[in-house]
Amino acid sequence: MGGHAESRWDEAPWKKLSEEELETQYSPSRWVVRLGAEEALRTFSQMGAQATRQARASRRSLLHVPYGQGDGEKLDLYFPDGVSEALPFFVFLHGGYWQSGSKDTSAFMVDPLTSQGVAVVIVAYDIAPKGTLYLMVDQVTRSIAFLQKRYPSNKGIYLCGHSAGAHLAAMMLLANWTEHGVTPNLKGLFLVSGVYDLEPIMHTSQNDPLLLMWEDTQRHSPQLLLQAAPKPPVAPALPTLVIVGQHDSPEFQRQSREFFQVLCRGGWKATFEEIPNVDHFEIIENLTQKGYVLIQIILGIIFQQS
Ligand SMILES: N[C@@H](CC(=O)c1ccccc1NC=O)C(=O)O
Repeated sequence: MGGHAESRWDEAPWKKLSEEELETQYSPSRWVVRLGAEEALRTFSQMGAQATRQARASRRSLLHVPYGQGDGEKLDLYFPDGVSEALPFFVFLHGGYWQSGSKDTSAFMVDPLTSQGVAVVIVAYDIAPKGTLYLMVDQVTRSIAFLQKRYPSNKGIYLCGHSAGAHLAAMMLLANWTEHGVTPNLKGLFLVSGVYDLEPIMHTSQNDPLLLMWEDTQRHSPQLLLQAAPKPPVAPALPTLVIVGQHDSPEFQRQSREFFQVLCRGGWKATFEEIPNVDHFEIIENLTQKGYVLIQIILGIIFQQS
């Protein structure tokens, strides 16, 4: 058997951490040095709300568009100037450990992307305790199938997720699109400060509303699923960028690095970027700014390939 030492369950590095240390490693706000933990979370959601208000006031948009029957199955679209639907679509999945956050506080990147001709889509999904991980993954899958059907002339769907949203985005590498009657024109994946192995989360207070059991963590961890997959289940050419902040916690950095390694070993077209001078929240907050290195990276990928 060709198991890699670092992937053996009994050698997972997080298992050597105390319960208290694990809690700290998986509390991103505690790693913010510019602000206290609570203020960091408040600032993040205030900046997201402000950017969303501004996007809705300044851009042509379609708000609360249903992509399914459920109350929570809505998305917001923000368009560049002009009437063409032959656009690249940048789809964002917010974070918040699958239990907080909303599309109404997550439209950070609308101005810098729409001003360059990219449509931005912010997807809502049913967070816990209403939603289970199984439902959230299904909702995200359906939201992308919906977009492809509604905008068949799109110039590419670029999916980006932050933190828990990066987990949901990564799960799209395993999606069965034939079940949804459409193959989306997915051209890029941006995974920002994500969690790809859910087992450590089960041992923290983040699990209180999630109620993940061991079996759930195995079933919903792209790290484990892709490690076990004999071949990339969908087109391995899909460029996947694994991105982490310099000031993300060591466990978040390890999760990103190890997921990148699994993608490489599986033959995926993956790259890894550490964004300097940003923590878990600044890495997204700065997407409101045109000159931010991550905006430049995103636009570079979108426009080099269309
Ligand atoms: N209670 C968490 C909140 C959190 O992790 C978070 C908040 C907003 C957006 C993303 C987050 N992290 C993962 O999804 C913390 O301690 O930072």
